Amino acid sequence: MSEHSEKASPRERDIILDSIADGVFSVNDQWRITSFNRAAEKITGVSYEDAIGQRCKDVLKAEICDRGCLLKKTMQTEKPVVNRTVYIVNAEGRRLPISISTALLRDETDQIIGAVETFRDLSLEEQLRKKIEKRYSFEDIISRNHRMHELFSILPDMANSTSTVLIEGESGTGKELVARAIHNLSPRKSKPFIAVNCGALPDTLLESELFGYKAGAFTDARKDKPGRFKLAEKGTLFLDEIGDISPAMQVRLLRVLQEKTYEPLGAVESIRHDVRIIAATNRKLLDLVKEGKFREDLYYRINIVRLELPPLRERMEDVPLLVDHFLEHFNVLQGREISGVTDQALACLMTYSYPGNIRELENIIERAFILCKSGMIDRTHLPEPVCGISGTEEIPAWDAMSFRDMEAIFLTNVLRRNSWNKSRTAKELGIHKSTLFRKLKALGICSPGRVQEKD
Ligand SMILES: Nc1ncnc2c1ncn2[C@@H]1O[C@H](COP(=O)(O)OP(=O)(O)OP(=O)(O)O)[C@@H](O)[C@H]1O
Repeated sequence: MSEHSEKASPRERDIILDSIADGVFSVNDQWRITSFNRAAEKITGVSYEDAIGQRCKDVLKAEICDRGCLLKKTMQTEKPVVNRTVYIVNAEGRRLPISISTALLRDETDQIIGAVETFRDLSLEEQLRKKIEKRYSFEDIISRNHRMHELFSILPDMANSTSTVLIEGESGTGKELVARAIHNLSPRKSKPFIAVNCGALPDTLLESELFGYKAGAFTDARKDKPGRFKLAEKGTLFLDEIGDISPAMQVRLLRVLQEKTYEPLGAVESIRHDVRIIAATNRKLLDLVKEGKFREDLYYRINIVRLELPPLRERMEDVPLLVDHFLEHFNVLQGREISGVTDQALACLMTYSYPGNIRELENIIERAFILCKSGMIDRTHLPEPVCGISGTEEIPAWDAMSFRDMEAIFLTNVLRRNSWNKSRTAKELGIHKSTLFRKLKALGICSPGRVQEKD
């Protein structure tokens, strides 16, 4: 075969390019498009004829084109960009997520003559991600944990009743979110939801905050001020940190709940209220009762329906979902295009114990948004306690972390949490003990101090 026939002709090259499912186009050193394959036409909605000779930014219309053109970066640094997620606007004006990779184009003398960009449409992945998020969410509460799903199933009934609800759970587990969900699902949803942090206020302030005052009740009281009970009339009053109120305030509240009336400061007459009460505490209220710090009668008055929110460390399967949720949230809020978290970062996030629960995870992602300028959040963008080592150290083995490794980390974490008790671990995971044993064997996980797992 002659040397000439071994090289693909320009027409053959076009056919090859058109057979690729990813969009491919090339630009010259003036950023003018020199080739544009069929998939690129399909994704952008711009025809080959309209694209050729145009500046690439006028065709892709990506936010990143003006902020930091990836092709320019490739030509300047002579380094390719791999799988960067950005948003483009197609010919119909729809915003599409795409994953971009770039490479340099050189002539026979090795001079840079342009660059080539390949891009993949991620809309389907994004739709699927949103579908999964929807499947695992209830109102604004995201979870795939079985205990949380049991809770989701009783929330509508709870919302339809008028009984007082007590929500217990560590700080940041989503108590207010659940209280809002109950309100939004209830017949009271068109009326106000009013939240009061009872732990943050001294008695006298809390009293005027809750019940309001009449003009002249004290020196500075020039006119009547409605309290939160009044503002929440026919709606829901969320009393957060109820375990922190003083004994005197406990007596007062008990009477208000029993008699369904209250008196603003300085008033002579009682006012009837129609307010649904949802109380929350991050302390175990029953323990406070046993210690004599919380009145037993008030406890039973509030504890008609009780919900307990598990801490995040007991539902680590929610971490990837919540990470995606907060990524989306901060991308929208800050007009950013952070495309995800690297495997290394996710491994760190999956092994941290979150004393501050979901709020802490939210803060960790928000902080990472400040440090991560573009692309993916990496472990170097996470605070030190999350990874347990300083951010500059490398963990080479984590670079190639597979799904199997992730599963092993996840299972080890749940086992550790349950002091390596298999029955408790299986129960927490909602799987049969024999399934857990099979998984541990397949992943080669042994209890500390044991060489071989017993079936
Ligand atoms: N399951 C969840 N899905 C999505 N976001 C959540 C979830 N749980 C909590 N959050 C978010 O975490 C943050 C803390 O939640 P929230 O204020 O409801 O917690 P809390 O238990 O009432 O905290 P505290 O005891 O400190 O008052 C909020 O921004 C909330 O939106």
